[in-house]
Amino acid sequence: MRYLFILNPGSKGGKSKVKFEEIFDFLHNNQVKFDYKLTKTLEDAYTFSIEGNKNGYDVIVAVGGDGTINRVINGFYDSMGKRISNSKLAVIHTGTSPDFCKSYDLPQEIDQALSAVLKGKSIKIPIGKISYVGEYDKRLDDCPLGMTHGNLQTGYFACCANIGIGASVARGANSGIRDSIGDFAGTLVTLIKTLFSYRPVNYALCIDGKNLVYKKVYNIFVGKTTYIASGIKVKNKLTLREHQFYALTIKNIGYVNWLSVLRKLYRAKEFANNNTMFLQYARKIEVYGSNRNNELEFDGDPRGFLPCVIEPAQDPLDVIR
Ligand SMILES: Nc1ncnc2c1ncn2[C@@H]1O[C@H](COP(=O)(O)OP(=O)(O)OP(=O)(O)O)[C@@H](O)[C@H]1O
Repeated sequence: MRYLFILNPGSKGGKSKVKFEEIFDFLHNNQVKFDYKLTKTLEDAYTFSIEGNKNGYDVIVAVGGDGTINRVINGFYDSMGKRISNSKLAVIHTGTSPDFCKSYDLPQEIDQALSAVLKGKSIKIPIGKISYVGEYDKRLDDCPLGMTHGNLQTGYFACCANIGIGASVARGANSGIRDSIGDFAGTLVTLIKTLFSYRPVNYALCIDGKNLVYKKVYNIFVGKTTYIASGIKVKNKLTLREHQFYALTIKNIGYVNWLSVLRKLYRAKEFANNNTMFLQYARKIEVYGSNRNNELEFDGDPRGFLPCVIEPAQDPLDVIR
């Protein structure tokens, strides 16, 4: 077996480095031959993953947080949603909030995760494909994504994409506050601060071919799994093998019902659809361009702009569990 470890020494605010010794010791003690690459930026994780896939590694191991894991996943796919190799993904979480591991029930302890790598048993997980633009383009306001747009980008996500407040919250939460006051508190404080200054917008969407307008929207979670980020959860009925998404729209919230919405999200409580929280399921979700609140985020980092199209990638990912 050929293993490539892609390690991000900057995850968990730079504290993940100390875990690397433990990983290397385990591998040496078990006489495992492996190659490794240390990232300097998150984009390195993507580039190293593409190289690893092309160079025929059997297992590519992402070592870092959810941002690192996401970039490594992206390196498994071409722009059409097809896998570029037969490599398997493994994960050793050394980041801040292990939402990917919780979502797919992967071991979070380093020795257990490494034992799973050596056993090599994998599951297939369907991955979300998101097409979007890299920079805001005024000409696309109120328009769907033209697949020939000059700045068209394609990305992949395993947990959730967010349209609305998500990008601002992720940027704030990733700016260091989680390292100083903790993951849960840092994200919650950022979320509440962002909510105070956020002005909701109307989004035009096309969901499985049906055109809709959702008014006064704060966020649309388009997800596959329950765990979104740092304690935020979306209770849904999808199994991990489904090629569908849930779309949870949070809209029309005022000071009175913020608390109830936040409580439902943090406690993963089931709810009946109402004027503020609307959950539906779909295979293809398009959100049109908007002149405000047009940034989007997926798997925990701000990544681009509306309009976007979200659909399943053609090939599932093999993940070691
Ligand atoms: N050498 C480096 N290589 C890659 N990213 C780095 C490096 N140094 C600092 N970073 C920063 O690390 C962060 C990404 O870390 P990652 O998402 O993997 O972990 P995390 O944020 O601690 O955990 P989680 O996403 O699970 O909450 C990015 O903000 C990135 O800019």
